[in-house]
Amino acid sequence: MTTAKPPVVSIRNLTKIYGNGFKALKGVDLDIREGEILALLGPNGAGKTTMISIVCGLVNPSGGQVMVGGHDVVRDFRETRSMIGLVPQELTTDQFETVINTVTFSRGLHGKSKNPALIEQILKDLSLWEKRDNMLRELSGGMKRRVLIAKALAHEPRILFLDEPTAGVDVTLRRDMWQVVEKLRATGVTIILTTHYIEEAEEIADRVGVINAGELLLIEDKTTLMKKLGAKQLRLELTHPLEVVPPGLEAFDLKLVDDGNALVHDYAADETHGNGHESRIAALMKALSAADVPLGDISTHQSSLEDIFVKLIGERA
Ligand SMILES: Nc1ncnc2c1ncn2[C@@H]1O[C@H](COP(=O)(O)OP(=O)(O)OP(=O)(O)O)[C@@H](O)[C@H]1O
Repeated sequence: MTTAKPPVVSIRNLTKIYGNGFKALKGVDLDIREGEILALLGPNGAGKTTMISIVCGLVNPSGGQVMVGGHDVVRDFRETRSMIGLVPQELTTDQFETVINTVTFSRGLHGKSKNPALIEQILKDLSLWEKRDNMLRELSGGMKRRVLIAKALAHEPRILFLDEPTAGVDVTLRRDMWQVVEKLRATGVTIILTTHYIEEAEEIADRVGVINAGELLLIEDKTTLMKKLGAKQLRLELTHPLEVVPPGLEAFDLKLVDDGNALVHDYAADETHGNGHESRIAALMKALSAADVPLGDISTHQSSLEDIFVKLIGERA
């Protein structure tokens, strides 16, 4: 008999009403699986930071419950907080402290014994070793972001939250960051990131959640999501433009685009798995040839997570 592993983070009916009466979370349910990379997408103000802050014990929930590793985040704050690493959007640490002291201190804060070799490794992984004796105020913006990551990793968390980690960072930092993420994933660390960059979620996440206006609209395996909601398009370039779709092709749902220079045919991405799709495309090709359509290049395009996201949020707007 196999028993499913309990979720590492379990969020039930979570609500947050801020002091001014604003409802930032309206009853969110979410289970986060041990070892997964979960990307939370959502427009500005959706409630992503609020949710993360509650899980990390920095903001009090108004209702509902959050369990981390089997402990309640409000009642057992110290236990849950020490399991979590948080990379926030901004650095709030003492600017006159050195890099190495900041990171070493962060480990001590969680009651972990000193481990200079680990701190050295973390600083090296994040290309901060050369800067270890510099004060934070002497660092560039990108290096400060690296310090935030190093701080979050210093106490060897089981769960890592990255709140918009790549907003405004350069290519090198982005690459270093994903290398660190891959290394952590390999050791079984659970990673949750919020992002506006959908291609980022598409690249690295196992599952994708979409939050909008305080509600979790969906949570799905990335590949399933893209299959389910993704649309495909077959595009047929024409060697000379047409004014109308030629007769005999009415059955194929074709549209003339680009001033009559191309024909497109839209279909659902998951249709490609049946024979129906293949025989329909074969029939279409035959009909095109019979109708003497001046065919040039043929290409297909699959909608990205971005197209799916825009469609989903748009439907709710
Ligand atoms: N302390 C606060 N008091 C009142 N309202 C707040 C407070 N903090 C956040 N909010 C509001 O709650 C909503 C959710 O904010 P939150 O920061 O969680 O969103 P987000 O999804 O992280 O957005 P972003 O992508 O812009 O960071 C916003 O409308 C915000 O203005």
